[in-house]
Amino acid sequence: MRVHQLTRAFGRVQALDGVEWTAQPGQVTCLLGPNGAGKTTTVEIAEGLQHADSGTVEVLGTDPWRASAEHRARVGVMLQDGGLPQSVKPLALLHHLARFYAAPADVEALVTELDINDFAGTTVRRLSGGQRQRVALAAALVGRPDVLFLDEPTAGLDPHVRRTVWELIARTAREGATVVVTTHSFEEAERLADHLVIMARGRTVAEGTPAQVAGGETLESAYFALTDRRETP
Ligand SMILES: Nc1ncnc2c1ncn2[C@@H]1O[C@H](COP(=O)(O)OP(=O)(O)OP(=O)(O)O)[C@@H](O)[C@H]1O
Repeated sequence: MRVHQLTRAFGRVQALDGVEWTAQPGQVTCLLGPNGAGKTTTVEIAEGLQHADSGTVEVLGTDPWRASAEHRARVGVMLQDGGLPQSVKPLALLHHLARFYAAPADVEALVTELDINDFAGTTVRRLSGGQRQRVALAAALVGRPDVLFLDEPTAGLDPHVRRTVWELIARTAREGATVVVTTHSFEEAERLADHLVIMARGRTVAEGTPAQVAGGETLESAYFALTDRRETP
């Protein structure tokens, strides 16, 4: 996927001001940046959920805003708030979603790997935040997507589950998917990213391998140097 010179304004707020980055198949691309940097707006444009004022976005060779159902079936999305229906049970939901795809993932294997079994029959409304997140991740993976967008996939997860989720994300990329992970965690970016993009104030301020972006510093100090609000006019 590639975004090129994207702009998007909401009234007087210039959310995107010429954003430019790429994400390759077989790699995890991590997107870091302060609150309000424009990460969610960029990703929602790439998902086809909103459109840019100007610039181009290409996902699997297609403009996602005009994409067909076939294109959308190749894209997996995990939203920050889960976006799950509240009154269904996880196992039934995942089996239901699997029926929309010609070659879905093995639901039982996903449920076991993400340790969903203990609450597979509890309605979503009654699940803890972390349990809901695991179901949302399974729902994003069930169609075996070629492109996978994950918004803070491990925020609030306990360390065991977080490790499992990292392994699952890395494996999904190794199997050939283009994986884009939005995060505020340096640890997550360092563990996961093959490719790293830092956004600030609606622009891309760094892009490359984690080592290139860090430039001999820690990722944390490079991030603060690149995004420091005190340098903003
Ligand atoms: N629908 C909207 N209406 C008005 N302003 C919006 C809308 N969506 C986003 N914005 C504004 O655009 C800017 C970028 O927001 P965005 O959600 O893309 O940031 P973000 O980098 O994802 O932040 P966070 O880390 O907090 O999730 C912010 O100033 C936000 O207030």
